[in-house]
Amino acid sequence: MIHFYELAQLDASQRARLLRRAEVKIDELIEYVRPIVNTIRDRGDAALVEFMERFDHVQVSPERLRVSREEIEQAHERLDKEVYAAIEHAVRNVRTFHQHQMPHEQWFTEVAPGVMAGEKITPISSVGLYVPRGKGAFPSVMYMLATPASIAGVPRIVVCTPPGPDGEVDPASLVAADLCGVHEIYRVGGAQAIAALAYGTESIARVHKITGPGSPYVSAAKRLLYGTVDVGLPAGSSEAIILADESADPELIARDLLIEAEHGPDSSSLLVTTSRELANMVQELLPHKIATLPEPRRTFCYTGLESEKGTGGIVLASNIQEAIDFVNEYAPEHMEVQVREPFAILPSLRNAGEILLGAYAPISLGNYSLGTNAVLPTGGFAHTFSCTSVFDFLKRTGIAYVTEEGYAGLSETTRRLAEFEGFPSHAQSVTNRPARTSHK
Ligand SMILES: NC(=O)c1ccc[n+]([C@@H]2O[C@H](COP(=O)([O-])OP(=O)(O)OC[C@H]3O[C@@H](n4cnc5c(N)ncnc54)[C@H](O)[C@@H]3O)[C@@H](O)[C@H]2O)c1
Ligand SMILES: N[C@H](CO)Cc1c[nH]c[nH+]1
Ligand SMILES: [Zn+2]
Repeated sequence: MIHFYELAQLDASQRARLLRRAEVKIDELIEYVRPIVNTIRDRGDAALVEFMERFDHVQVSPERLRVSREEIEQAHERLDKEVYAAIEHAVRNVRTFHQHQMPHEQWFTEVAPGVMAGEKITPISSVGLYVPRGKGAFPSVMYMLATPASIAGVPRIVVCTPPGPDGEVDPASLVAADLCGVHEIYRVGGAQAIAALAYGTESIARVHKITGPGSPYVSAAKRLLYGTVDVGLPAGSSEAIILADESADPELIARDLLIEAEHGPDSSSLLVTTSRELANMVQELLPHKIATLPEPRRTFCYTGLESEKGTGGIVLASNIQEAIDFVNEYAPEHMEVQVREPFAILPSLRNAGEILLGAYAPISLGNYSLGTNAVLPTGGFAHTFSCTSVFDFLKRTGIAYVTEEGYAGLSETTRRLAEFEGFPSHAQSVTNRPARTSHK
C-alpha cells in the first residue's frame, strides 16, 4: 500500500519524519565515515586503493587512479552514437542556460561623489567534482557540474567518480567530461574520494572546493570536512514533490512520482495534492507501475513509497494554501507543479531547488536536457542553498577607488566610528591625511 498522509491529521512526529527524509541516515554515518577520512589524510594513495578494494571490490594500482588520455579517446570512439548525440544535445542546452547566467566580470557604482565601489569576479582556482556511480552511471551529473565550472573559467577542474565492477570509468561520463573541459579524472568514489580531494594524496593534488551529489557516505564525509575545504551545496539522496490539483492527469502524476523514487531506497518522492480523487487514483496506479520496473529500481520504488522505511508517498492537503505551506517547509530538491494555473501560485513557492511548471515539464527533462541544473540542494537545504550554477565556481571581491574629494566626504565619519569602537590606528589613518600622499 502506497503511503498516504492527510496533512491536517499528521501528528508532530509523523510530520517531522517526513520533513527529515534521508538526512537521518547521514547523521548516523558520521562516526562510521570518520576513520575513512582520517586514514586517507594519514596514508594517502595506499589507503585509497585499500578502501576501493573493500567498498568497490576492484583492484586499482595508484598509477591507474588517474584516467589516461588514451582511455578518454577510446570512450569517444566506442560510445554508442545515439547516446553520444544525446549528450551533445543536452550539453548544448545546459551550456546556453549557464552562459546566460554569467555575471559581468567587474562593476563599479559611484556611491557618493568621488567614491567608486564595486565588485570583481574571479573563478575559484581548483574544484573537485564528485560524480556518483553506486547505483548507476551519471554522465548527466558530469555535464551538470563541469559545464558551469568551465564557463566560470575554473583553471583546474578535477573529477572523482567510482569505477564500475570492471575497474573502468563509465565511458559516457568520460565523453561528457571531455566535452565540458574537465582537466583531470580519477577513478575513486565514496567518502575516500572526498577526503582525497580535501587533503590531497600522492596522486591527487588537493582542491579548494568540492561539489557534486552522492550517497550518504559522500554526504557524511563532506560534513566532516567542512572547515578543511569548501564542500559546496548539500546534494544527497534524490527527492521530489509533485504539487497537483484536480486538473492533473493521474497517469502522468503516477509516472512522474517514480522519477526520483527510482534513484535509491532512500529517495523521497511525494505527491502533495488538494484532490482526494486524484490521490486515490494515483494510489491505485502506482503499485502496478512499480511492479513492471526492472530490479533494482522496483525495490527502490517499493522501499521509498510502500515499505515501513520509506519517506515517499501521497500527502493530501485540505486546501492549496495548506499544500503550499507544507511544500515551502519541506523545501524539496525538485518540484513539479501541475495545477490549473501554475504561474498564479509561482510567487508563493519560496523553497525548492527547481520548480518545473505544467504537464510538459517532467522532472526528467530537468534532470537531463532542458538546460537548468539538476544538481540541487536536498534534505531541506533549499531553504538557504541555491541550484548549482556558475556562482558555485566564482567568487566576488569588493573593489573601490576614492578620489581626494571622495576621501574628504568620508574621513570624519570613519574617524568618529573608529574612535567609538576603540581603534586608534584606524582613526589615525583618517586624521590629517596629507592632500597628496607619496611613498617617496
Ligand atoms: N542531488 C543530486 O543532484 C543527485 C544527482 C544524482 C544522484 N543523486 C543521489 O546521489 C546518490 C548516489 O549514490 P550512489 O550510491 O549511486 O553513488 P556514490 O558514488 O555516491 O556511492 C558509491 C560509493 O560509495 C562507497 N561505498 C559503498 N558501500 C560502502 C560502505 N559500506 N561503506 C563505505 N563506503 C561505501 C563506494 O566507495 C562507492 O564508490 C543517490 O542517493 C542519488 O539519489 C543526487
Ligand atoms: N535526479 C538527480 C538529482 O537528484 C539527477 C539525475 C541524473 N540522472 C538521473 N537523475
Ligand atoms: Zn533523477
